[in-house]
Amino acid sequence: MVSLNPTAFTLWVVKRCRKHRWRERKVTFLSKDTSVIQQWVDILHEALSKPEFCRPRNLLVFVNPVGGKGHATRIYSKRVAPIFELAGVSTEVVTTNHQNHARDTLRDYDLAKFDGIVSIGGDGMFTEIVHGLMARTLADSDVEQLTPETVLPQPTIRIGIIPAGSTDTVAWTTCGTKDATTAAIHIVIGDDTAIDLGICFSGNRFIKYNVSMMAYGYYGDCIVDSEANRWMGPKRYDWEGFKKLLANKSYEGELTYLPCPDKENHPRDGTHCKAGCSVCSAAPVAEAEPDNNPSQSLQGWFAFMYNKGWQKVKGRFIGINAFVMSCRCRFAPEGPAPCAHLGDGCIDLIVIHECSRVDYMRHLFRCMDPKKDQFDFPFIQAIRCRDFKFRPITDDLEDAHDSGVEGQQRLRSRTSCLSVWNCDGEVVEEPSIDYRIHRKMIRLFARGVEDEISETSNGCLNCAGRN
Ligand SMILES: Nc1ncnc2c1ncn2[C@@H]1O[C@H](COP(=O)(O)OP(=O)(O)OP(=O)(O)O)[C@@H](O)[C@H]1O
Repeated sequence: MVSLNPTAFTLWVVKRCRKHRWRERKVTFLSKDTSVIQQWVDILHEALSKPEFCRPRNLLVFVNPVGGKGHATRIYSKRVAPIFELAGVSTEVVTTNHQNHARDTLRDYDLAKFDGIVSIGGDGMFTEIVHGLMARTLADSDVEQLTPETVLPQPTIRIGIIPAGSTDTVAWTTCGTKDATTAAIHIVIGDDTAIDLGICFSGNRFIKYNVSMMAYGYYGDCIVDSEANRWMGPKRYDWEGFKKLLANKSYEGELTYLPCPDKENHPRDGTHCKAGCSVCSAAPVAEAEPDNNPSQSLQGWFAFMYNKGWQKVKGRFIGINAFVMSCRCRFAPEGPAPCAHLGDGCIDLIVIHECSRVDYMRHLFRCMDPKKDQFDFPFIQAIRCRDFKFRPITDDLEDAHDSGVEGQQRLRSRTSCLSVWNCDGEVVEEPSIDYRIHRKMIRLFARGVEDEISETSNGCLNCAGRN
């Protein structure tokens, strides 16, 4: 709100538009009676400063100048900074100059003065910030080593994502659009939603956090070679995807998973995670009662319950794809896992068994069409689960476990039995992993995808309710 003179003031409002976009609009109020103007200005000031809006006042902004097409700096100065200024948000801007700059900065930066962190870049940049923030939160909570048994402390600070990368799947899936102005508006109005966080271990050793997709086989092979073609920009994924489709490689392995206890919700149930999603806001579903009590101690009971329901799939796979969220992208407008939820504490595990390249291509084409069921093939298993483990089956299995990252690279180059994991667009060399999901760990300045407003709607602000 800006007071222009004693007889006028201007109010900036936000308005929902089509395709999940939001825009700011200017409304100027005039009155000959100066006391009326003053009264309005006072009342509005008071309303805007109410704590229940949870609006950020100070933000730490990381700009990745090399992400995507290299437009992040311009996107920030032209489309985001003006909105922050209008909303009275002050910022401290760090332009990253090397990989892991943001992650390392967060480890010991004074975060107490900030209400949020903003990532201007792609999914890689956002994941880097998640890694930095989690490392900081663990250090602040005196957790020295992260193991599968660690009770994870939740970071309180929210993260805002301004999409300026190649894929931007997290921004797309949490706001419904890759529009930078919309993302900036969600930040300044203080939207708040929490998403699940996956953690990937090799035995007891922590490897990486995971926020969107963890994939072995096809998507793993794509990411290994696409990094070498970064000069192609986002098109590098199309090129590698095409090459790997022609190669049609499959990998032998054993997948063990802990199914989601809620049998009502599954990857083909047709429900899409929307703003105010009832699945994500429901309390976690309790495990079934044990048939017999194996131990008198509580710890023994939990261990029994945890180990009880594991199920196994063994075979040759084109891909094993674990989706923490639906992962909307330009290839799949509803995402390759359209029914996955942001905050239900489960992942959608899509297991693609060995099949012909034509069949696999049919599956990929169906992902592009939201009206078709991309999982309706005999070679696809779609499972909603919590945790999973994967072990490759190779003659050099011992090496695959023990030889470290470099050894595994060497092993992979001499055998065609191993792929890598694609963890949010980063390569994880260890083929044997143990994966755990933690519910609603990361808070974002977002509200989830809203229902599309109709062509005739005037985008009424009252109807565009908050969560
Ligand atoms: N100045 C820099 N020079 C080199 N790399 C950087 C720099 N700043 C950040 N990075 C790294 O660049 C990587 C990719 O960035 P980002 O995710 O923004 O773009 P992208 O990979 O094109 O998009 P997406 O992840 O959505 O596909 C990140 O992992 C980040 O660590």
